[in-house]
Amino acid sequence: MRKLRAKRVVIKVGTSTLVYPDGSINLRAIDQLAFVISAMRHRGREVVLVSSGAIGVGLNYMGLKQRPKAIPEQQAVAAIGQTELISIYKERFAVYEQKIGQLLLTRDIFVYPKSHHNVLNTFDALLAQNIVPIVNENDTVAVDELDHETKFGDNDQLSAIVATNIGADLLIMLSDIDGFYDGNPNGDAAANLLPHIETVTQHTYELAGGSGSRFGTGGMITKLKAAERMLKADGQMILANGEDPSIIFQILAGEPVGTLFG
Ligand SMILES: Nc1ncnc2c1ncn2[C@@H]1O[C@H](COP(=O)(O)OP(=O)(O)O)[C@@H](O)[C@H]1O
Ligand SMILES: N[C@@H](CCC(=O)OP(=O)(O)O)C(=O)O
Repeated sequence: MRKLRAKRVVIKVGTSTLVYPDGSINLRAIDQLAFVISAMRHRGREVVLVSSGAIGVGLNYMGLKQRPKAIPEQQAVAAIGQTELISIYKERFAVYEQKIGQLLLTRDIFVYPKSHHNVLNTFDALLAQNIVPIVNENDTVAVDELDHETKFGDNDQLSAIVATNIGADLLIMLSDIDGFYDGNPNGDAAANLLPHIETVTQHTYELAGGSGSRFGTGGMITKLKAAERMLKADGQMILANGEDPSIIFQILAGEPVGTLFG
């Protein structure tokens, strides 16, 4: 059994968990997430959800099969999809009588002392009122200028930035894969799951590949960067399969599922 500290927990859920490969929305996963998080709140844990899916849900809403190439069009899809995504969350959480709040952040928000202060105050006030903050990157302003043809948003790192700044003990990163493997399982059938990684090294990065899904952006490299950030702040991260989000109950019970970093 694993020993975890998990009083304040950040859960990051990727597009691959929320949207089926054919582009339709996985309402079952969203409902399960709402159930698990509401149950965690009732047991006295403080939970923040970092959810991707604005673009994936927006594509579905607009009947588009592919992500548009131009950045402004992607931003428009994200703006449309985010309203739909948060409406679905609001509806599903309401079933469990759990209120939510929406925070759209950029990764640099904690660099500016005044913004940093305001954002932390908002988290504290929401958590003190038993409200679940749901965070996504503010896709309208978040384009990475240095590499903006290919890179758009990175909730893996945003989730770790949020977790370390609000002093979370644990980051649970849900994706479409059972954990971190010693090779990209999407192409390498012989790759093995690594249950425990104590430190992220150059060698770990060499085992990581890009995204496996059509709508996801980060792949494993951004997840490793997130893990590194958690470890530096003395936190822990678990990467696990979000296909059935009730896996979070197993994680919190210390069962050896997914990959533990830390
Ligand atoms: N070493 C590795 N271990 C596990 N998955 C890997 C590895 N390298 C690359 N991947 C790929 O990363 C994918 C998960 O990243 P991504 O598609 O961005 O998911 P999400 O939408 O959940 O953020 C996996 O489906 C897998 O194809
Ligand atoms: N902010 C973007 C997602 C960016 C992102 O990190 O996506 P993912 O790799 O699925 O976690 C969106 O909501 O579509």
